[in-house]
Amino acid sequence: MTVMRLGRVELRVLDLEKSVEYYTNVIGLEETGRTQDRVYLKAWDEYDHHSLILKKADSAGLEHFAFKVRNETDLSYFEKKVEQFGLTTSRVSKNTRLAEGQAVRFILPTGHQVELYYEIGYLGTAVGTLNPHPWPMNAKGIAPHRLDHVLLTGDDLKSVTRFFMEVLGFNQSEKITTVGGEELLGSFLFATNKAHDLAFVKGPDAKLHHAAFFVDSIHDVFKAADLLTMNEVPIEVTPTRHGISRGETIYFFDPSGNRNEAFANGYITYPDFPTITWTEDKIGQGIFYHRRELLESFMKALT
Ligand SMILES: O=C/C=C/C=C(\O)C(=O)O
Ligand SMILES: [Fe+2]
Repeated sequence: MTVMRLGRVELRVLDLEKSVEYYTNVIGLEETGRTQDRVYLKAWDEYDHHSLILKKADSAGLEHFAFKVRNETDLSYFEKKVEQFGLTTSRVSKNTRLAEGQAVRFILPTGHQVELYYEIGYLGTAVGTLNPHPWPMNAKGIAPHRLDHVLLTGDDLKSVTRFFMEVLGFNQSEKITTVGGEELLGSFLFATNKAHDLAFVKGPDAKLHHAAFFVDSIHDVFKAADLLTMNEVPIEVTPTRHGISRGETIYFFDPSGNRNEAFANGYITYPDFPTITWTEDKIGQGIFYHRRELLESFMKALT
């Protein structure tokens, strides 16, 4: 048994209005609701009420992220398994946040807050489910299809990998190790048939490296770069390819300094996908396939 998908990410932002303006006009998400300190958004190809929550805060970063499961039976099943692994769970009650049902909440060995849920409001999409057009005519900005993955940093990558594989049914598509293989430096995990739904690299606990949104092609990644320049958004890495996942990518920053990625393609996986290994000496190529070396900011800028 496995979770269905990464359903939502809640980011802490410094200036709510500036952030909404960026996530709606530049990224091209749709605002679907707001309360005093939170704004809820979704990508055009997502059916549920929201996949991104912006929360006003004094520091940037990841407030929580959550996986959607099928129903209450699965939620209770995973709740028990999380407890058996040794993590403490609590239930978040319905409507704690807008349009959300009950959730099971716990803290990962890397210090990140995670929730599992199955109930959330349904909005559908502008193209609908009856004889739909391929994309909405009012699409704005980068206009990703959906939230794709988050990459987090933490110290105990072995335990957090074991947790996702043993408890939530994930598989590992790729890992980064020291040359001799004795230490785990990166772990890429999937619950769907994507290259990854979640990944960790070695670093300080409880930090966000980036949140990624899915676009179709390298052309969309290139167009994202144009849009970012038109909007004077800081770009960290211009369009290139990942060795890891084979995806096409661009990295940039939201107004609070949270790193975003527009990610295209990447291979697909099945439950029998063998884990690909990148050794530390080839990590430059693994992450930036053309440049073949890491950027200092890429390892240091975390929120
Ligand atoms: O150390 C960072 C590795 C990043 C890889 C990706 O962001 C990816 O494959 O989406
Ligand atoms: Fe990524």
